[in-house]
Amino acid sequence: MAAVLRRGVKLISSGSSQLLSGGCKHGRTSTLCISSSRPSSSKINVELDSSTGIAVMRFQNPLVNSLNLDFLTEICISLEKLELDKSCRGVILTSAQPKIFSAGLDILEMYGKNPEHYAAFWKSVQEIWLKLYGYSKITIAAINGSSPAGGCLIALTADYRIMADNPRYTIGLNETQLGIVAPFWFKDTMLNTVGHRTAELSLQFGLMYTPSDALKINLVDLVVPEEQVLSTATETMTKFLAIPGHAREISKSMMRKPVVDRLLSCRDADIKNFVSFISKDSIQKSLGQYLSMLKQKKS
Ligand SMILES: CCCCCCCCCCC/C=C/C(=O)SCCNC(=O)CCNC(=O)[C@H](O)C(C)(C)COP(=O)(O)OP(=O)(O)OC[C@H]1O[C@@H](n2cnc3c(N)ncnc32)[C@H](O)[C@@H]1OP(=O)(O)O
Repeated sequence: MAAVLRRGVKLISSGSSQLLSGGCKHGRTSTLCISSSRPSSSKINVELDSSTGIAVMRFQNPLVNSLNLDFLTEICISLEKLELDKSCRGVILTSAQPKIFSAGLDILEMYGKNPEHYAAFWKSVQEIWLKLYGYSKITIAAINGSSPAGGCLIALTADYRIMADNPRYTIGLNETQLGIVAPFWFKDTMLNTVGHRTAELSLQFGLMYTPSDALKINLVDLVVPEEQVLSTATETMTKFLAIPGHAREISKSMMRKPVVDRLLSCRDADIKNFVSFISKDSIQKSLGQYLSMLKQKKS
């Protein structure tokens, strides 16, 4: 559904969208997506400025934008709609939740569930990564809060990352801190951004970086005052848009295709691997302890 907000700006909400089969279209699979008209349940908000072609996608899944199956599906559907929309030239990813870009994968989707659930969840994680890492249009992450693990992965898929200059916000692939392991395609995305040695240390220690430290290792490209994150993202997008589109798109694909193809060649095996790993008693125990730690932190 679309409603006109102000001149040239469309508010697009995917509402309680439903996926009829598989996941979003990419590479060899395709999906038919439909939307119902219940915007109140929407976990994302998309504003497309038709005069500039820039869409701003805001994550709004309370409390902390944790990436559960429904949320991932909704993001994927909206990205697909924008990719097909000729009036859209680039997408800025940001958060509507205070202080958090995304808390990463929803741990509750990986804890105490059955193998079928784990498989469906992991498939949706693969879908969002394949969609974003292989996205033909320009993406910029406007990181206005903390961004651990899967949240960092979403940011890493963007063509450019701008982070708010607030030392309370951290970003990184902290999986080992939870007793779990970032899979090879998380690792490859990190490695392609920060280089081998930094990725190796970062992954083993599960390091989380402040904005200034993230800038030092090129995990983010720019750190700006919090109130300037979105305007800087828009300015940066304009610079990207000045480059001939087909040349930029081919260059992006050239850099990323080998990594995308690697997952595409073994999706089912990767799902099986995840289900077997996450179902282990020792891993479930680690996740349970981590969840308790998150709860205790409050009291
Ligand atoms: C051989 C190789 C095989 C490989 C196979 C694959 C293996 C598995 C790979 C899995 C990859 C996983 C990726 C992930 O993304 S895991 C998730 C990592 N995320 C985190 O560690 C973030 C944890 N959260 C926090 O640090 C903080 O909550 C945060 C900084 C995000 C916000 O802090 P704040 O103080 O503002 O808020 P609270 O901590 O009070 O949190 C509010 C409530 O939200 C709950 N919460 C937080 N994060 C999550 C989450 N990721 N999932 C689910 N729930 C989350 C938190 O518990 C609070 O809940 P309650 O209000 O109910 O207490």
